[in-house]
Amino acid sequence: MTSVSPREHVEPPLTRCTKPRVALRLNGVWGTRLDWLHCKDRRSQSDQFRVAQYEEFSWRMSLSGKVAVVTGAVMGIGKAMTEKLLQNGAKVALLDMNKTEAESLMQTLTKQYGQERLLFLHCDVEQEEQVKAAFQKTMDTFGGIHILCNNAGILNESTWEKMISVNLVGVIRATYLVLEHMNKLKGGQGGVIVNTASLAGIGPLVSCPVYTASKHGVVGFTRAMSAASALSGYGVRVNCLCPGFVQTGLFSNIPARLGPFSHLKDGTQLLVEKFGIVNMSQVVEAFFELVTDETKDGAALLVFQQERKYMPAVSVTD
Ligand SMILES: NC(=O)c1ccc[n+]([C@@H]2O[C@H](COP(=O)([O-])OP(=O)(O)OC[C@H]3O[C@@H](n4cnc5c(N)ncnc54)[C@H](O)[C@@H]3O)[C@@H](O)[C@H]2O)c1
Ligand SMILES: CCCCC[C@H](O)/C=C/C=C\C=C\C=C\[C@@H](O)[C@@H](O)CCCC(=O)O
Repeated sequence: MTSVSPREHVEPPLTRCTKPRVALRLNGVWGTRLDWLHCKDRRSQSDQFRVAQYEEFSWRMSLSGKVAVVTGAVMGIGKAMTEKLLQNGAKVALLDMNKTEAESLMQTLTKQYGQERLLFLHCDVEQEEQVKAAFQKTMDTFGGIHILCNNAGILNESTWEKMISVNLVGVIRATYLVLEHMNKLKGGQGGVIVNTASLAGIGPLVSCPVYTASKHGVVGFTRAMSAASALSGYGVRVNCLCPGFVQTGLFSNIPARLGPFSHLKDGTQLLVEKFGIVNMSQVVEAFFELVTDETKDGAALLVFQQERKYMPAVSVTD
């Protein structure tokens, strides 16, 4: 049977019949949930082939049975990651500091996906004990952790030590703590970690030197941690996502975030105009590729307005 590549979209025929054999609830990979009746006695041969193809593709791509943890999960990119994971069948623990936003989001998500696949945990990634407790609660609730999305991040050059603490130290902390559960050498089932870096983790964002440093640190840590995991036999892939400018709360009121470099705001605006704004759907598709493509390990996936591409690793001996 011809396999469907992730980029081909095979729409199954919406077959309705009077004698449903099996009611299938397929969570489309593309975020649309298809409830349709699947009865074999009324479909044409070509329909049967296409449905079988779609079924195979859906189940192969589905994250059903997987448990994901997302930090910074209740707004922006983290919220979009959470929804993508839920659409594809995963159970998701949402970690965030914003209880108000979390309450509203959890109401919405519970209606759509049911409460059995959702868990919100108030957690500050700067606090070791809170992260440790959140991971343990996730293990106790869902029985495992297969996907960690280190997404929580801030931008404010005036509070640069905090920015390093959240954006870089928080990623390192959560990675080391999740390995206590995910690492095959410690009885874990292996898995994948996706760190949200930025294009500023690849090239300098002149008005944000410390933000740039934090994101360069995330890219470097990702690549080194990936190699360390592979060489140690942890069974854990580690990748980073490097989006361009995305319309979220972090991307609002930019001049106020530049601290001592607010005089460079015009240059930053020119860069925004040059790079454009990346649609959230593009960010999420790139994220999903890093989660599901098991050939991706130590990867830095750059997401531009019109394309996405992998940044080749630079070796000091090249
Ligand atoms: N928006 C962009 O242009 C852009 C581009 C590239 C990368 N990024 C990165 O994407 C990630 C998400 O950013 P966003 O744009 O969605 O921002 P956002 O402000 O919309 O969302 C960030 C989320 O993280 C949470 N958070 C902040 N500090 C936290 C902490 N200490 N512990 C737990 N949760 C915390 C916030 O409450 C919020 O829900 C960040 O790492 C950011 O650096 C953003
Ligand atoms: C002030 C908003 C900050 C948003 C932070 C977020 O992480 C988004 C970052 C998006 C883009 C960063 C781009 C960095 C580009 C640099 O490499 C720059 O030096 C490239 C210059 C390219 C050029 O001018 O041709």
